[in-house]
Amino acid sequence: MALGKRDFNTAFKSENAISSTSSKSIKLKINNQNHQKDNDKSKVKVFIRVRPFNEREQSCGCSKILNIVDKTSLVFDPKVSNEPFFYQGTVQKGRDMTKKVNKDMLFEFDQVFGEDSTNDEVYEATTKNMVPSLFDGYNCSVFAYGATGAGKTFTMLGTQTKPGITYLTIVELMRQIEASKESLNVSIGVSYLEVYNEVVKDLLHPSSPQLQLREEGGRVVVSGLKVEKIHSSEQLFSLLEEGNRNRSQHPTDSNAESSRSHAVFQVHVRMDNKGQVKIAKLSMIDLAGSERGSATGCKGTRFKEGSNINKSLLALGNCINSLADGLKHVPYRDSKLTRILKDSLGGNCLTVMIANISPSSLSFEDSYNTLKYASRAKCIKTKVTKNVVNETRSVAYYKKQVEELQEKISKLEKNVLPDTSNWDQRIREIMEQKKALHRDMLKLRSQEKLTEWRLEHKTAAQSLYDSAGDSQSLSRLNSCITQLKARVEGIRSRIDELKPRQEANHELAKKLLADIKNQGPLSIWLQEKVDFHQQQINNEEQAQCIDHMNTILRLQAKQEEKHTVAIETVMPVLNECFSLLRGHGYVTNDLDSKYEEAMKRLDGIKNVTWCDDDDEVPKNNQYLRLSLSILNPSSSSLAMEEDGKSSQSRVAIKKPSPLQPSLPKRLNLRSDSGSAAPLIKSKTFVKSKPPTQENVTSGVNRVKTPFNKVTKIKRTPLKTSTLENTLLNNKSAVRFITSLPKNRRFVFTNSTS
Ligand SMILES: Nc1ncnc2c1ncn2[C@@H]1O[C@H](COP(=O)(O)OP(=O)(O)OP(=O)(O)O)[C@@H](O)[C@H]1O
Repeated sequence: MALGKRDFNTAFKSENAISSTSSKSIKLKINNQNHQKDNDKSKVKVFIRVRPFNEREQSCGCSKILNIVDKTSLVFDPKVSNEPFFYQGTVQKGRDMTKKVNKDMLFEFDQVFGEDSTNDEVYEATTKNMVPSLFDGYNCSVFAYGATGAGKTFTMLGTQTKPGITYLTIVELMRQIEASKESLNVSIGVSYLEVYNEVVKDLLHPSSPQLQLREEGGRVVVSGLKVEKIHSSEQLFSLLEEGNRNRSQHPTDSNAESSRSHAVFQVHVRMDNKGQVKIAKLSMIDLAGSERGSATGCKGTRFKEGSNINKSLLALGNCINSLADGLKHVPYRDSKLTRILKDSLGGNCLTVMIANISPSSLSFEDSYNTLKYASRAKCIKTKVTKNVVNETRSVAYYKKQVEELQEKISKLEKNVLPDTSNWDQRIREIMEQKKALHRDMLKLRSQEKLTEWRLEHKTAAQSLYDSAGDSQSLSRLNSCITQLKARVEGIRSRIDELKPRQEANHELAKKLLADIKNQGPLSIWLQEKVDFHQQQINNEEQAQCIDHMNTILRLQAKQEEKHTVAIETVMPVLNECFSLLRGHGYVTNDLDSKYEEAMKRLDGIKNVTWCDDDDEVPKNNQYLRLSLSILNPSSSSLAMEEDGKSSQSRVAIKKPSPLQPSLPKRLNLRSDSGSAAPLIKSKTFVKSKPPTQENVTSGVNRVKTPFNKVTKIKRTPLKTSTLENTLLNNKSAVRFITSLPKNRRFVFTNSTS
């Protein structure tokens, strides 16, 4: 689609153009020599460059359509004076006054460069000042606009002998980087793209697929555009040249080397000054030239190119108008070019526009449009801020730091405290199994002992019934004994079944402890976990043992009571019978001596028999047998050794874990029958009553034999020392004490070994 004059007139309003010769003419003095930063707003700086007449224009004898008044202003289409007008020594033809009235419009810009200006001069006035701004962290843009053949590429790129402002700016940039390399760590990268027929291409990677634009936080990002890191100015120039070679260029009637695309060359600069980072971008844009199809004589592909160029430039004009009017909505999305230039025009950027025009009447419309367009652009204000990233304050910086530190911590944790969840599970499984098996075993052992105890009593009663000749009771007793024996067998077989399972668990626990030992610093931690479970097992065992002993003592007390009642009932009857027999003279000498002996025995029962008076400890001491703790010593954390000869018993208390109460490391319980410590006899004949928990745990009360009276003995000489208290307060030790032979006196000694 070719655009005509009307289209451009719509795009660029002419309010800013003022008649130069009218007495009413006013010169707009816009002081924007430098980027005016008022409230962070910066006006777009606009420069006009007039190129010399080219051969074609000269040969056709075209007239000059503008006069440069001074450094900043020009008059477009000035009134023709009657005096002949000379150009390069030749009298120029005057305009046909009958056809058109001269516009005679004064335009004012930041600077106007005449036909004789050089690229150096343009650079000095336009982009040279951008370099320090870049170093301050401001984004900068320079773009060249103009009709085809107006001199845009000449201004931006120049020739071998007359390098353009892009080269000159880069040279200055590299020079300043070199100068500040002591204090600044600068890294630069470049990208180069073109928009050709609304397709965005990476000029440094021409084989890569077309690039897509996307919005990111209000900014337009060219997705997939590669930024090449630059280490030298040579590398930078070679990339620029390479990109230029890849640019779409085709000859038109107006320009033998016409650029048919909009080219955007960007230099990305990152400056690091001891943690304070500035990031800035210099964009150098060589736009394709607007053209009139009729003027350029384009057809086919060239015509399509021209249409797209005009379309995008029209969109650019609309954006500039909206921006100049301060409108909220700016139609950036109308073309890819305007989307790419969004940042340069209305974003955070110091922008310079160089409008190139031809002085020839042949390009009258184009030059007029360009001037109007440039004039509107002067009103645009961009919002500029320094792209300073204070890394000590940046949220993103801290976020990254936190992420990195978290990663480090998790790595360190893995080294110092590796994931112990597997260990936890293994320890728990083994120790819980141990606990359950131990609990079952103690239960069975308790049942076994109690049943054995009952069996013992029933067997003892057998001879009594036998001698009494009570065959009926004897047969009932025998069947009860048979049942009890069967029950004991049943319990024992269950114990036998449990044993292999306990052994298997024991092996697992052994392996676990061995594995834990090899875990270096972790082993202490894991061992504590095992100890914690072991402590639970010990506690449970102690509770079970106390329950068991209470049951035994209750049963014994019941038994004793029965016997006491029996003796108390029989004694008066026996005395009476014997008196009657003696009265009737039936008592023989033998019977009399037997009766005397029986009476003596009964008297003996009334007296207390001292434990210490017994020389020998009964081998099958009932308490020792019935105690659960010594029946299954290996299952407990308390290991007990017995030394029969020296009558020394030792309880070694396992080294306490941090979770266990503090106890003396080892306590020796020594049977000391020969010591002078006297015991006070209690002559009171007390009625038996069930022992209390206190009685049991204090180890004071002693039940002697099943046929004796319950006799209370106070062990007063054994004053409770601190050590003793410690021992007595410990349930494990109490359990041990209650299981000791009843006829030995024990002295507690502390051993550090
Ligand atoms: N200021 C100048 N001094 C001398 N020669 C110039 C000047 N400006 C442009 N020319 C010459 O005019 C011709 C066209 O210029 P140029 O290619 O830069 O135009 P353009 O605006 O880039 O055109 P297009 O949009 O078609 O690419 C070139 O031969 C160039 O050398």
